[in-house]
Amino acid sequence: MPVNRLKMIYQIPWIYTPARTVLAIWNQLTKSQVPELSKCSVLMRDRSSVEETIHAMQRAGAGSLQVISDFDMTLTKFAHEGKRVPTTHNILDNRLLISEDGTKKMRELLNTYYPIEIDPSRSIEEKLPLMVEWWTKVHQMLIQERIRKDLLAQAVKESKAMLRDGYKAFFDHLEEQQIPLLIFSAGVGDILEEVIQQNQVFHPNVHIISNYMDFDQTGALQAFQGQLIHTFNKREGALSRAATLRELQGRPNVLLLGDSLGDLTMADGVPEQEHILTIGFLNDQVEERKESYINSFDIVLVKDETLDVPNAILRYITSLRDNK
Ligand SMILES: Nc1ccn([C@@H]2O[C@H](COP(=O)(O)O)[C@@H](O)[C@H]2O)c(=O)n1
Repeated sequence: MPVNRLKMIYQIPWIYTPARTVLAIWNQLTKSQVPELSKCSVLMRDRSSVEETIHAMQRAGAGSLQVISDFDMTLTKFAHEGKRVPTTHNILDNRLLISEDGTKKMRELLNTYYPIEIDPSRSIEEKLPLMVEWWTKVHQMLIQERIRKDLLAQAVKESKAMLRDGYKAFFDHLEEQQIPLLIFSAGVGDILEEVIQQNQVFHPNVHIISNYMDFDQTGALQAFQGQLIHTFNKREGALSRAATLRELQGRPNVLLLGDSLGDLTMADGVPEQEHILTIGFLNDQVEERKESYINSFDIVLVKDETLDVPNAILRYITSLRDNK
């Protein structure tokens, strides 16, 4: 080949640029298109793998995607103005629904078991029976209190329940793009539904797996329905319940949101998974848990009370037209 032609070819950057540099240029692309990933609250073990997954999900389009999310402290805030936001269980701690004794018992149980739930020095195997103990004791107490179905909506109205900033864009965008959202919660399903209903985002694409109450003919709580769901047994529910949801079939790409390592199993029922991107909200005991979160989730959001990052990723994934 004449030297001049050879020179010309070498002047075309894609021909001589090493693969690593090409990848870096490619990744820069995502950086400018998803600038939220550069927020200082965002931690990633492997930025380029995250960006490759986001690109692959974008190429596959909205029609291949489903979103699976935990609820308490993931779609809801952990804290607001320095105060803890109540979980769905804690919303029931209202004199409308339970006695002073019930309140006392519920708070004692929370103070005993919540530190165990988030203790990084204990294994999940060690925590499992203790979580069953916590949920069982609270549910028994709630049944004894004969909670009334007709007062649940009022209790939610009176509570300080709060979805994360950006929740409306999150729910509305998923509905517009016809992407199913599976909310997989170890909280109380009836309360969860009421929270999203009162915030006007309970759209038809939302599916919920949670602990639902069972009321007698007089409208008083008599039991909880089905298999108990707690923080660390979501895999069982994913395999037996999520896997059978018709609306989730044929969507091999998953955006998963959670705040606990137990949430990582929520997508285990998705058949023929292709790409999965996991986002973990690290709300509490940040320094103690940072390492395990970075090693387990693809993206970790530290003390971020917004849905800005998931929203930006979703916008990017769904930005290619005619790709549903
Ligand atoms: N009595 C209880 C039991 C559990 N919690 C918290 O609720 C969370 C479970 O709900 P997800 O939507 O996150 O699955 C869990 O993390 C417990 O901390 C509670 O507050 N009271």
